[in-house]
Amino acid sequence: MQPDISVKHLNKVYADGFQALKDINLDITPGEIFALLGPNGAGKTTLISIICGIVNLSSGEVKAAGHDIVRDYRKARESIGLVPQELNTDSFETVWDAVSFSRGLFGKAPKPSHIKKVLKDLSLWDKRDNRIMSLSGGMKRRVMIAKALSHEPRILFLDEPTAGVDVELRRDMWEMVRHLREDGVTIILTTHYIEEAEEMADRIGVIRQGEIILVEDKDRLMSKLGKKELRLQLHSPLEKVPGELVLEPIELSDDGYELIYTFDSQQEQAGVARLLRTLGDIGIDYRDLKTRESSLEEIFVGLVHE
Ligand SMILES: Nc1ncnc2c1ncn2[C@@H]1O[C@H](COP(=O)(O)OP(=O)(O)OP(=O)(O)O)[C@@H](O)[C@H]1O
Repeated sequence: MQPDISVKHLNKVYADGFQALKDINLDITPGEIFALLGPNGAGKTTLISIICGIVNLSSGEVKAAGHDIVRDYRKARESIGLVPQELNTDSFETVWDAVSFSRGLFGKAPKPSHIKKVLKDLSLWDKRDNRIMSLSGGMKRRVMIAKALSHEPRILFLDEPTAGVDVELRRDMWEMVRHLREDGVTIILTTHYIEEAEEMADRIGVIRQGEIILVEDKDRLMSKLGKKELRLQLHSPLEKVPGELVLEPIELSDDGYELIYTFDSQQEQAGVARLLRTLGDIGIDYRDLKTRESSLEEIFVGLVHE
C-alpha cells in the first residue's frame, strides 16, 4: 500500500544556520493515527510545516498522497488538512461562512452537504450562524478543525490539538478524532500530553533534537520498553532483602512491609513465578500483591533523556 505521507532523507537548515531536522525518514500508512512526540524545540512543528508546504525543505523528498510537495504542491496540499497550534479565530464571520470560505481557498466547488456534515460531526451545527468571535475557546478549536476538513482532505494534521483545553473537551476531541479515522482520514498529531498518544495512537514516533529516534507500534513499544512492577505486601516487616533474593531486581520499602520487584514485560512469567516460589520456600508470607505497568510517559521520559 502506498503511504499517505512519505518522507525521505529530509533535512531542514533555517536561514540562521540552525539544523532543525536531520535526515528524517518516515512513512505514514493510510487510515492510521500517528502521534509525533518530542520535547519542546525537537522539530515537530518544523516537520509538519514542511509537509504542509508552509516551510521550505533544505534537502530530501516529501510526498503527500503520492504527490511531491515541491513539484506537485497544489495536489499535495489539497490532500492535507492542517489544524495549526495557534488559534486564528478573532473573526466577525459566521461559522458557516468561515468553513465554506476555507473550502474555496483550495479551489474546490461549493458543497454545502459536506460543510453541513462537518459541522454536524463537530457539534457545530447549532452554532453555524454565530460569529466565531462569540464562541467559547473549545468551540473555536472545533471551528479550526472544521476549516481543516472543509476541502475533504484524506490526511489531517493536528498540531497540539488539545493544548490548553479542559479534560472534558479533550475527551470530546479524542472521540471526534476517532470518528474521523472511522471515516478513513489519516491522522497525524503532535502532543505534549503523552496520555493523549497512549489513548489514541496506533503508532508513535519520537523526535529529539531534529532526529527521529524511534517509530513503533504503540502496543509493541509499551511491551518492549515498558517495565512492570510487582508489589508484595508482607504480613510482617523485613529488615533487609533476604539473601536468596539479593540477585533479583528487588527492593524493600522503607517500612519493610513491601517487596518491590521490577521486571521487563517480556521476562514476566519466568521471573515472577521464580520469585513467588522462592518466597514460599523461605517462608515469607504476603497478604496482597499488586502489579503496575509503566505508562507511555515514563517510557518517553526515559527515551528523550538517554
Ligand atoms: N524560523 C526559524 N529560524 C531559526 N530556527 C527556528 C525557526 N523556527 C524554528 N526554529 C528552531 O528549530 C527548532 C525546532 O522548532 P519546532 O518549532 O519545530 O519545535 P517543536 O518540536 O514543534 O517544539 P514545540 O513543542 O515547542 O512546539 C527549535 O530549536 C527552534 O528554535
